[in-house]
Amino acid sequence: MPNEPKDGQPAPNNPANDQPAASFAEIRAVIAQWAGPDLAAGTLAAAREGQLTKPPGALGRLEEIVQWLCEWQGRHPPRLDRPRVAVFAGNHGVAARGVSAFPAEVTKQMVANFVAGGAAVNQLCRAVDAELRVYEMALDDPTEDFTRAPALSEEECARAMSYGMMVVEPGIDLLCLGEMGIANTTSGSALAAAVVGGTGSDWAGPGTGVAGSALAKKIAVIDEGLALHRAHFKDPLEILRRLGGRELAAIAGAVIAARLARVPVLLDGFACTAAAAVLRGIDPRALDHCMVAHVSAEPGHKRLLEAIGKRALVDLGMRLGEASGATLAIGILKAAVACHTGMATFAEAGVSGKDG
Ligand SMILES: O=C(O)c1ccc[n+]([C@@H]2O[C@H](COP(=O)([O-])O)[C@@H](O)[C@H]2O)c1
Ligand SMILES: Cc1cc2nc[nH]c2cc1C
Repeated sequence: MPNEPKDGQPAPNNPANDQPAASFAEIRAVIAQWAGPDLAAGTLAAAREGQLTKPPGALGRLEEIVQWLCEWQGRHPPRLDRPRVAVFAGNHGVAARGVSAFPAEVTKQMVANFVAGGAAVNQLCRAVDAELRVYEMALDDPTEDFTRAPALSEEECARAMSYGMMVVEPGIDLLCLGEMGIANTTSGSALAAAVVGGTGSDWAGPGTGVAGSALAKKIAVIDEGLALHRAHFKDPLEILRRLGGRELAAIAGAVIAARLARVPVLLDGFACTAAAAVLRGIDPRALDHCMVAHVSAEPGHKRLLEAIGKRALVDLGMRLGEASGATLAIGILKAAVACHTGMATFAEAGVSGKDG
């Protein structure tokens, strides 16, 4: 069984190729049928919120979080007993163009670090009591360099999306998505440009730390990819396969599966959000069951959030990836649920309401 955790640690696996592939047509058909929010559960949340011992709205976005959890879990009260953190790892052919400050082998080395429990995300999972799964996706078989050819074939992309769908297992009540992939801020920038518009210079940033002539090179590489694939930008899944990567396609698949299973999603940083944003081209409401946990210091992330109408929960200047921001935000969601479920009402506490 792939993905079985050992002693609470993530287990790697080498999937990507043994997963039955849904076709793009099947993926589109699933999206066409998915459900909207459970407004009745949201109404129950709002009714209780109004009775709790606080001025109306005084818990700010904690109240919004509870409402959102109820609507997308389809239940009141909301539950956060089993949050899952999924980190997908993939390698990118475009890394060979020198667009990252780190060599491509770091992707695999970091997966080993996740498994050994030594990465930031391991500590964050422990801090918020979340389970971590790491999904290693054919790391010895990088995608094509998107300046020369589509990064993935349709079959490879659909397979990676199907693989990502597997992370949504029965019993989980929140899904935090993140990625590990050297050069994937180049892919993320290209995806964002294809989805939102603009050029390499609008979207490229330092990623792991490129600057100066290396950043100029990264911008040029993104522009080359955009020029090569532009004729296909009308089709969101074509954008994903041409400019994305396995871990990014898996994130898009996981977002779809979570919607179907009524599991709310926390998105992490720039490349993660760019991968999910592709789905808005199929359904403008595709990310309604997703919150963006944090705004990354990667400058394209802020721009992308503005373009897709999402406000991140926190801004801590992080730019790590590996689901670190999403995992951190589990603590905020737990705090929101604790207030909603644990606070006394005005009647229970004998506190006068605002009208006496
Ligand atoms: O999450 C972000 O916004 C973020 C910003 C900068 C870098 N990263 C991480 O760094 C890697 C990509 O950076 P780069 O420079 O190799 O494109 C990848 O493993 C990401 O998880 C992540
Ligand atoms: C060391 C390192 C750790 C990471 N975690 C997520 N992306 C990363 C990129 C690098 C380079």
